Amino acid sequence: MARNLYSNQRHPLVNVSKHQRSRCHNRNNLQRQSQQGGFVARHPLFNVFNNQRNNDEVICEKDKTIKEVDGPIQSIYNDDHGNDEVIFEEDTNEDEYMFFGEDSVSGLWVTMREYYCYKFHTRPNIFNPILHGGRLFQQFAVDTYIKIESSRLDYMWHHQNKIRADLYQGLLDNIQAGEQNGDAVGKRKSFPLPDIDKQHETTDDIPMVIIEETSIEVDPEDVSSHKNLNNEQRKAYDEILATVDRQRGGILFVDGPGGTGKTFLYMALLATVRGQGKIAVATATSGVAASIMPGGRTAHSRFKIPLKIDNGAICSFTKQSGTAKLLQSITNNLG
Ligand SMILES: Nc1ncnc2c1ncn2[C@@H]1O[C@H](COP(=O)(O)OP(=O)(O)OP(=O)(O)O)[C@@H](O)[C@H]1O
Repeated sequence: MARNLYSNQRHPLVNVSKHQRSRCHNRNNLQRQSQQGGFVARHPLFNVFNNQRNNDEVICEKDKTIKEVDGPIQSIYNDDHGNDEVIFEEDTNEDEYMFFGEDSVSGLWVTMREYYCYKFHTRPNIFNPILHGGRLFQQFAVDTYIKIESSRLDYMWHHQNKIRADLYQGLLDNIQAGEQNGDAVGKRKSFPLPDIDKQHETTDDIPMVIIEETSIEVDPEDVSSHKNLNNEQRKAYDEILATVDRQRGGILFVDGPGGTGKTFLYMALLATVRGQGKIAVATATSGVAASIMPGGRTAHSRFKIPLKIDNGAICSFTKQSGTAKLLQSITNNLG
């Protein structure tokens, strides 16, 4: 019974047919029970509640009250106004009780959560002692939460089959559909791929990668930064630009301790070359380093370098690819 009382599930507490309903006149009995426990609250909407046989709570609806009792419930009760529409009967088979009225709104069950929601409600002109309990109220609220949560977990623990059945219902539906339409089972359904939009791939036969590189905005501050180069930077700057102007290619290696101005030099070079309308591809071995430079990319990304380098490894782009055309167009590659 306690299991049902605290469960968050709706339970049919008792089955009482119409003809079994009796009009209740046992006012004395209810008063006696009420005296044992005392009045808790009044509310016109409350109409159903359950109870354990030998202790604690009896809820009565039509008299608009909830009453707590200490003793066992022995028989049919009525409200303390003698209202004959309230019925409470014992179901000897289920060993549980039910209260309901003929104008019952919410049906024959309330969940534990609903019950405690009701208890915590503030109602105009009705004093609810629970809400004025201070620390006791806090303790009550915590206890209530624990009860409800325990009940929920308890339900899940004891209803695994039902829960799993719900969870896998979609799977069962599919299996059943397969049984009814067997020829579709195991067959792959192919959806057509969308047409490739080549609009952005090239513009007037100029590869997109070249358009991207030539569209990099040059920061005016970087353009003028070459004026601030120190002697060593200036030396490297002049040497590199002379190599570019000769158009004969070459490999130059700039090195120096951290913070000595290598990146500053690169920025000045990139700005100068790009400012002349030429292509300078900025690459680095790491994404972080590449992100410092305008238009910077990792070398692996830009040149399609395979991650695994072994004998015969080559960059994975063709002669006709945009990357190949970009490399042919490069004036200066900084990396
Ligand atoms: N000629 C310069 N004039 C003014 N500031 C400079 C100059 N050279 C470098 N700096 C400044 O010095 C700082 C370090 O320079 P930078 O980041 O280029 O060094 P780095 O050699 O690239 O460092 P790291 O190797 O750690 O990446 C930056 O704030 C940069 O602006």
